[in-house]
Amino acid sequence: MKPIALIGFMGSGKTTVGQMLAQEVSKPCVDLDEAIETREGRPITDIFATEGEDYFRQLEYNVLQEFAREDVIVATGGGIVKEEANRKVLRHDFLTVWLHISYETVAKRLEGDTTRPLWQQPEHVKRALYDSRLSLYESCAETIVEVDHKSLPTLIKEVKRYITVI
Ligand SMILES: Nc1ncnc2c1ncn2[C@@H]1O[C@H](COP(=O)(O)OP(=O)(O)OP(=O)(O)O)[C@@H](O)[C@H]1O
Ligand SMILES: O=C(O)C1=C[C@@H](O)[C@@H](O)[C@H](O)C1
Ligand SMILES: [Mg+2]
Repeated sequence: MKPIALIGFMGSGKTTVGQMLAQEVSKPCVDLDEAIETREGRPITDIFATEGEDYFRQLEYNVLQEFAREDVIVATGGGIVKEEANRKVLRHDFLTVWLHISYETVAKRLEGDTTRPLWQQPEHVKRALYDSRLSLYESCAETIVEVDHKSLPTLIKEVKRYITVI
């Protein structure tokens, strides 16, 4: 079976759902943001501030590729779909589940967040980023799970149902 990749906008719950799902199905969960931070020995905010987003995207591509043939659940970063190279790997090597969230729910969840560099921008820029990402997630998604107003156990059940029928 291909590895599972959870994709979706910042705050959609990829890390949270990925960890709980992995426990339920007894597979390791790999969080790409965490893997990058561990390797670089510094937080993503520092990587963006010092080397910039392009450098971060290269690191992200490297770790995505590394887990493309492992039996794992991968929680991707929200911007993984920005690069065509990543989209190709996702489509070809992973079973992808898009955690689809509304902008309003993201805004509630990430109020006061300081750890996501692209969330530290004016409201209209964040909305434009959200809008521009939708078609990119869609272009990689094998299935969509709506996350608004759903508890974690409900979401886990939905994702699990999908991956066990594959
Ligand atoms: N179903 C849910 N209901 C309520 N809160 C949730 C739910 N899922 C996640 N959260 C909360 O939303 C916040 C963001 O979740 P998480 O870090 O898992 O998102 P993410 O998709 O991994 O974001 P990123 O793309 O930035 O890595 C966390 O505070 C988490 O506890
Ligand atoms: O949406 C994005 O571009 C990002 C989301 C986070 O998961 C991190 O990967 C980083 O903050 C960039
Ligand atoms: Mg995450």
